[in-house]
Amino acid sequence: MVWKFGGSSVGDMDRLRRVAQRLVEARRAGADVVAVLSAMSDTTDDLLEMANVLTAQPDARELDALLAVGESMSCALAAIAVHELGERAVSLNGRQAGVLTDTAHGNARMQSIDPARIVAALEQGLIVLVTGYQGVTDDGDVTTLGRGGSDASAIAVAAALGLPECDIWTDVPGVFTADPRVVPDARRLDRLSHEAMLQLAEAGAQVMQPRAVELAAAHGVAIHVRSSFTGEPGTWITEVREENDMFETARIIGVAHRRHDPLYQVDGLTPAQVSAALDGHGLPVGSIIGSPGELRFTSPGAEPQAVIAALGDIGAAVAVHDEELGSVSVAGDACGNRSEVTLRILESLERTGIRPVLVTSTPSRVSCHVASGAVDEAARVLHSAFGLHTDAAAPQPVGVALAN
Ligand SMILES: Nc1ncnc2c1ncn2[C@@H]1O[C@H](COP(=O)(O)OP(=O)(O)O)[C@@H](O)[C@H]1O
Ligand SMILES: N[C@@H](CC(=O)OP(=O)(O)O)C(=O)O
Repeated sequence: MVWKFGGSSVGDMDRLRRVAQRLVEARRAGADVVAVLSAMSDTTDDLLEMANVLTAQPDARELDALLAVGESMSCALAAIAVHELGERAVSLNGRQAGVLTDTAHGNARMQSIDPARIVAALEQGLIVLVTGYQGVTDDGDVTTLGRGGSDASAIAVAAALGLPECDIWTDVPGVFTADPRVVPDARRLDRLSHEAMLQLAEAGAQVMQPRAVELAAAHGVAIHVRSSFTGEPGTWITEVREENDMFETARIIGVAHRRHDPLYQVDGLTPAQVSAALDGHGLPVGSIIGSPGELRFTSPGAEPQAVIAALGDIGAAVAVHDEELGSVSVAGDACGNRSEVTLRILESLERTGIRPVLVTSTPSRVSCHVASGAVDEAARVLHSAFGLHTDAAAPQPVGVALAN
């Protein structure tokens, strides 16, 4: 089995010890245990801040060498905790675990995993602790996989070992119809498809990294998202697509938000030049609007620093739109194709005095950029506007059905 524990699950020494205990119990029950660990809670942010004390633009290679330390620390500590509990364990960093990536420091893509060393350690009966978030280039340089990248590491290790599933242990008991910390009546989903999870994740649902969901879909790995604090069964993300029995109706899965989703402004570039600059750094292109003299664009989920660096590389100065913006999205099958969904979103927000500055839609998502301070309220308003707190799978008045 491959279990991934996020930063919150290994957030302090007690939690780390509890993770070790869980691994030891699984091993004693006869399982081959591989655990992929993230850095302890705020460690990655703390390391980043340390670099930023020295410079606003740290060298990308050295920054990766620094950030990777967090995951190495968790794994070594967990191995020590397992030893103390009387079992054998070994920690493996990205290189030792055979995680080969490209050279895009800060946002590297995995090219292959050679799990030979993991397999050998399992054959010796060891509990194997693998660092999430990090890999190594052909030249032996350390890389990191982008924020939240331990999810992708875990799925990739499970796929490389030929396993059909991977457990993601986190600080909430599964995937909800919205972030349960922001929308108190959000409902936990028992099951959803990779595609549906991807829609939520791309819109900002932090519980799973989008790249990890894509990897899981590509390799047929089912994901079990569950709480490391309670251990109860959580949400299964599987290949099976939900049946949409609502003929020609949209099917709403949930609401996702980003408190910070800036609108950037750049002068004197064409859309293709902006796109090329972002692409060169592996950053997403959201919307691009305006004329070449004065373009505005979004890069959903990208760190502002990374966007500024990407455009800086081609000599362009980027400004962030004067109002601090975030985004809130409604995700679901065919929802972006249905004008009544967009209408319900805009009317509900307007009734609450929230006016989006940018509205974008894809077939599976409608997203609104609103003031950062209004994002949480907007998420609650939209969650309730689509009746997502109820259990009913009945069609809503405008022909919007709920995922269950
Ligand atoms: N739809 C959602 N369902 C569950 N959790 C969500 C959702 N959207 C956002 N979240 C947030 O994701 C958090 C878990 O992700 P993260 O903080 O990256 O965990 P970890 O430390 O385990 O990697 C939860 O605490 C929750 O606030
Ligand atoms: N530590 C890295 C990688 C990661 O995946 O963390 P977490 O699993 O806690 O989201 C980060 O903070 O981005």
